[in-house]
Amino acid sequence: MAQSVLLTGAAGRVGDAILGGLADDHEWRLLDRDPPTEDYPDEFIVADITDDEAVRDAMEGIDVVIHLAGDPRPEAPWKSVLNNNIDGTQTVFEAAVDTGVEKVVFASSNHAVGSYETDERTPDMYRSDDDYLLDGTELPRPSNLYGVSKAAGETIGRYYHDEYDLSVVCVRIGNLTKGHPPIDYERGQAMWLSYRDCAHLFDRCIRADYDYEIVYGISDNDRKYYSLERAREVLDYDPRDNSAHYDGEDQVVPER
Ligand SMILES: NC(=O)C1=CN([C@@H]2O[C@H](COP(=O)(O)OP(=O)(O)OC[C@H]3O[C@@H](n4cnc5c(N)ncnc54)[C@H](O)[C@@H]3O)[C@@H](O)[C@H]2O)C=CC1
Ligand SMILES: O=C1O[C@H](COP(=O)(O)O)[C@@H](O)[C@H](O)[C@H]1O
Repeated sequence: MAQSVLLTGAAGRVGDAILGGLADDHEWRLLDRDPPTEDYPDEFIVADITDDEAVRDAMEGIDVVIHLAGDPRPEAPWKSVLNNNIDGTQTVFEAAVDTGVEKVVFASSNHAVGSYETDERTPDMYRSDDDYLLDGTELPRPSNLYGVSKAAGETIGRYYHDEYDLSVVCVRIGNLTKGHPPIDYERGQAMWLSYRDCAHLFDRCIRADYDYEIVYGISDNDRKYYSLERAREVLDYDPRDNSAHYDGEDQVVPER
């Protein structure tokens, strides 16, 4: 069944992947602080996610919020992640509870757990013959202040789930690139998320039933060091892409 979905950060890369795959599948309301530079068929609200009144208004009649808006730079300074990623995320969760939203899907990041990639484990853990696997039950170990802000967002979600019974899924997104996996970048190939799998994963987050979950958002890469088990089990995520099927920009193994 189609749901009414508010997509924050809609004008960005992840928003592009989601709308590219799911434009006709749900009733979308889009929000971004930057005015649209292209034509969107859906309602587009220009607002900052730290503006609580604007965010609450944007959630009227909404079933599900996909919260992408924020500073995505691993090197982002504290001031920016504090404002956009932590304060903004708390504003989004608070408004969701106030307006009766059922589910919030939070765009977390691989950088919330980046410090598991120690000198001793790398680069072996990026390779398919290594069995090191994070499964989402481990504590955050951020590798930068951006990762700290994503770990904070996951905890904010936990609070709003436990205290207000909001359904929350935090997706620790890997490395989204269009068309093919990153080239000459083992870490990026291990955590590649294709556009097609990204759209499918967020569709499952919209449709599935859950309480509070942390899942990894990557394609079914041979190299992976993030488990897909929880995403498969709880969300019925069934990724179709695999970075090992690419030789540079070319797909050398046909898709299934
Ligand atoms: N692209 C990737 O591979 C990954 C992305 N993520 C997360 O996914 C989310 C989306 O990332 P991308 O699409 O790559 O970034 P992006 O920079 O392409 O898009 C982010 C969008 O959010 C908007 N935005 C930023 N701050 C805002 C604010 N205060 N109020 C309203 N809108 C605001 C920007 O205008 C932009 O359109 C981010 O939260 C990022 O941390 C996490 C892991 C990997
Ligand atoms: O969280 C994010 O992670 C991806 C991958 O990280 P990288 O350090 O391997 O590039 C990054 O591209 C994206 O901008 C960021 O939001």
